Amino acid sequence: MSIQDTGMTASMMQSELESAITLEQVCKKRREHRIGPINWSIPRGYVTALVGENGTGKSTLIHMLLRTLYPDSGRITWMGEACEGELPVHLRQQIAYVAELPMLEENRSTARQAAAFRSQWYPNWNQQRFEELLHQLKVPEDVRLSKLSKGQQQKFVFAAALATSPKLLLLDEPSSGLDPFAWKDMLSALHSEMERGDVTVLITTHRMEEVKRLADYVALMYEGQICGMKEKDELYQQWKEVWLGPVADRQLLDDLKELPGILDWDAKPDGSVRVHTSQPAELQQIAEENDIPVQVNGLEWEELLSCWVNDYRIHHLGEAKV
Ligand SMILES: Nc1ncnc2c1ncn2[C@@H]1O[C@H](COP(=O)(O)OP(=O)(O)OP(=O)(O)O)[C@@H](O)[C@H]1O
Repeated sequence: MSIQDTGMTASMMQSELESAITLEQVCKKRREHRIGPINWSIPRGYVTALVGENGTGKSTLIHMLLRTLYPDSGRITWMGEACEGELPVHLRQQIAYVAELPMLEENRSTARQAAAFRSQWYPNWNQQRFEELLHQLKVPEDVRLSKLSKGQQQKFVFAAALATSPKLLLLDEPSSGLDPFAWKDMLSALHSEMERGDVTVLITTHRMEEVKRLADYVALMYEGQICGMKEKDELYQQWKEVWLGPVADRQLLDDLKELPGILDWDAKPDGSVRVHTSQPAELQQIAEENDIPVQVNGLEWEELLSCWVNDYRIHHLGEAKV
């Protein structure tokens, strides 16, 4: 299911979202790096992309969700259930995980043997789906996993993850190491998976094309904190680039700079200004009233994410505007 298909607005969705996983005041210290406190609900039945700089804590967070790492404090609930210690089997059987670098315990087995072993563990194992995916991704079934390339191993892990018919799919940079053809196959397999119904996907990625093609929601992590979560189309509309000028009137420029919503104000030597703002309409209107040339443009994903980080730094960390 995708939000676009539901015909609901983002604000309606936000208030009615059911949670697959909830984190309350979750903290973890890793060497000098502190993650949290994190308060966040991962919406059930949607794809949420978790994005953020290297080293900000995305993988650590996923490991806490898998319980391969325990928080120092705080509480996590999975499908409404909290647990102490390891995840209970019935929850573990509903969760599939694909890591950035596959570490296969079954290295000495072939894909076929490893699948036979895993199928005993997962009551909803779908052998037909597994074989179709292996075939589509061109992974040999009868070669030891240790003899496969890293990309082929990654494809095996991905196929095996989907074959478990998970309720919750945790993907940590799953496309690193995949060739462009396999990447497209992975996206289409994930789209089909979402059509299956009640599946929640959390994916960490640095590939904006992946966010664009897959995500319903985008969550931003910065310096160990979740800065917020936005519906993808809402994020796309949130900030715009405005080109003004050239503007000769210094007083007018100073007044414009103080308008609400402005994040970046980049004055050029020729008197023109490039602005990132969440409220382009007001800026545009005043510019037009004063006969100042003005142009409003959409932003690329990378620029939108930098705006989001800047907005967070200004409004939550109290940093000065640039
Ligand atoms: N095994 C570990 N032991 C101690 N500290 C670690 C370990 N793994 C990661 N860290 C530290 O935890 C912090 C968060 O790392 P993490 O791998 O979660 O970041 P990330 O957001 O997933 O980064 P990337 O985008 O590069 O994958 C970093 O400061 C890192 O140095």
